[in-house]
Amino acid sequence: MATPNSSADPASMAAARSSSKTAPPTPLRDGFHLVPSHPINYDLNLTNTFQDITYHISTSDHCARIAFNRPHVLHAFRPTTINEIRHALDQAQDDTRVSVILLTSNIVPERTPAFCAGGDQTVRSSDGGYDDGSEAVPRLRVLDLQIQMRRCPKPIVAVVRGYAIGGGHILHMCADLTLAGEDAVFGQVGPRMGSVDAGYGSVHLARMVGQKKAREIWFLCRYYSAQEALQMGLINAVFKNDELEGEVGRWVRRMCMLSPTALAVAKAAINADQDGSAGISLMGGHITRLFYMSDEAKEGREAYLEGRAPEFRKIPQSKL
Ligand SMILES: CC(C)(COP(=O)(O)OP(=O)(O)OC[C@H]1O[C@@H](n2cnc3c(N)ncnc32)[C@H](O)[C@@H]1OP(=O)(O)O)[C@@H](O)C(=O)NCCC(=O)NCCSC(=O)CCC(=O)c1ccccc1C(=O)O
Repeated sequence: MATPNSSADPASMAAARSSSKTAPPTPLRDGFHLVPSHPINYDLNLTNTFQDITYHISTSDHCARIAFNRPHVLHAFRPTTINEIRHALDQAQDDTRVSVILLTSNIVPERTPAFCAGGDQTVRSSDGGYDDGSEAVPRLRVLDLQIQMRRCPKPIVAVVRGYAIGGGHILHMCADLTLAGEDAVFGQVGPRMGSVDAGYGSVHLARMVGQKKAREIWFLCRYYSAQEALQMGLINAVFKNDELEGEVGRWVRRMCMLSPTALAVAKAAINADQDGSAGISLMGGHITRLFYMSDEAKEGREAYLEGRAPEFRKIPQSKL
């Protein structure tokens, strides 16, 4: 029996092994149904000086939770919001207590549920970006956040309740996985109000849902239910609203049990297909970091520091 508040879950991983040599094949051998599905307990509040987001960590479930915290505008983002998320994401990426990162929103009873209603139109500048007075020049900082999410080696999960619209919709798409409550609503609105994302918001969308559907989403600016989003491959799963947090816990705990390096490499490989030289460069960086840990690379460094020729032949063969 797994201990509550712990991601240690030998039962679900052990399900892959059986003493029987004749057991019938079944998908249940992945053990996923055995992973505990209680909500994650966040024991560290690192919100600190953040204004527009909250930032928590669960040390038992090895998970960071970054949440939009502007419910009065359905979590529409301004530059401050985006820069705070970038800062929190940096922290989570380098925090060895964290294996999985959630991007979500704080749902409050007095406001319509929303993940994020996109860029805050009250601070949209006529000078090519968004300007809330926190930066010298108006920028589209959200584009930097999208790239940061793609390059982060840890899995990022968007947990969506309510509206995920415009730039908010694109952020859930840039997450590695999206888990939604049954009240989630997805859509692009740029062409209704003089905006467009010609980057991931278009290209990545088309890869996910197909060319025709991506054009429909942008050309008609319709909204889609969580079930419709699931059918078109835009999200991974839909749960009843009151079961969502527990199921998020289950998905997080399963990822925490798996090899973090394997997950990082899988993420980099899937993204490299779309991210061109930048994607290959990230994969190359992963390889170089692993290579630096080898005796062969260490010999090169030691020889340089000792002012001698490297003796690579004493390490018999390449790792490849
Ligand atoms: C989502 C709605 C349909 C929900 O409608 P409803 O439930 O009736 O709620 P409202 O009463 O409309 O909203 C409550 C409250 O929130 C305020 N609000 C909502 N959205 C925004 C917003 N985006 N900006 C500012 N304020 C917002 C609303 O005014 C209300 O305030 P009150 O004071 O209570 O009146 C509906 O809310 C809706 O349609 N919202 C607008 C959606 C929208 O237009 N979003 C912007 C899309 S464009 C974008 O996101 C671009 C972002 C970007 O930076 C970018 C630019 C270029 C390239 C790429 C990107 C990128 O993001 O990648």
